[in-house]
Amino acid sequence: MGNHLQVAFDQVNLNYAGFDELALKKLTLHSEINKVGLIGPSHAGKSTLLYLLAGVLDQVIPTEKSGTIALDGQDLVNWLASKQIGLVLQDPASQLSGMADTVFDEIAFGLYNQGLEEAEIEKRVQAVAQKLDLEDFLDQAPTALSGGQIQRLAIASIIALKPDLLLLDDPTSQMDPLGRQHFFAWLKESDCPVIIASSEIDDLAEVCDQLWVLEDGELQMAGKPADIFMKFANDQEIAKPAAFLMGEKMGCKFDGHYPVTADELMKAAAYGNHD
Ligand SMILES: Nc1ncnc2c1ncn2[C@@H]1O[C@H](COP(=O)(O)OP(=O)(O)OP(=O)(O)O)[C@@H](O)[C@H]1O
Repeated sequence: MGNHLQVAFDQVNLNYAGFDELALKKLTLHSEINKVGLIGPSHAGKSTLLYLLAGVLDQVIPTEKSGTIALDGQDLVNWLASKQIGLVLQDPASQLSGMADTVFDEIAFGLYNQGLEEAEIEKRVQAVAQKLDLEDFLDQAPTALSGGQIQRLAIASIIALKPDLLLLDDPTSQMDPLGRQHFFAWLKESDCPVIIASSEIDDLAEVCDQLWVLEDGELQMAGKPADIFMKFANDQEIAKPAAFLMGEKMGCKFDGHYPVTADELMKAAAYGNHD
């Protein structure tokens, strides 16, 4: 479902200036993506990869890199010049404009900068506020929001711009369980290509059609969630969805693998094959 994007990484190495150790090592991957979940332990290189794709690294932190990255067949730099990328940072408060008195104005900020008409701005703000449960807060000051609400505001401000690729770095870390549920339900329905780094493994398994596993700067595997979790079944560094662990304990499989979603678990328990 949704729009797809061709990504091609070839032998991408990256280190932060002044640090010898590579944060990304020989990253090579050609894939058509829609919803990608980036997983792996701390310091694996997930944020680095997102920042690299967003084209922000050298603007903020100097790095040395080699290799090539292309999106839809175009070199990343050229692609970024003509397309809109949406990056939501790990610390969402740091990306608010700081100039808006209300949540409405914060979401509208980037739209005013794009020179959109008042009516279009009103329409887009209302639409994203509704998607991310922010309608009741539109007149409030951004500073009055909780951490989870600020995360939703940062996401709303980015998606209002209708990006061609959305990059999300741990976007639900401060949300309460209900906020997180709503967010992932929205993400599942969204048709924008997305790469999301998150430790919410159950939600990623529900939403993503692909997972990329990074460990120590290296891409260990890219593939469907079920294939990934079967491959890393015994790897303690890679968290598994609850459905997978239950299926494993019960010894029941869905379509030849342990279930990775609640729906697959129900089907596996009802009429799946058993170990
Ligand atoms: N600004 C920086 N300067 C130097 N090294 C950095 C910088 N940012 C990250 N690194 C290093 O790059 C490597 C990858 O870090 P990165 O933050 O991309 O990992 P991550 O998988 O996103 O981790 P986490 O899950 O903890 O956010 C780590 O070894 C980290 O110490």
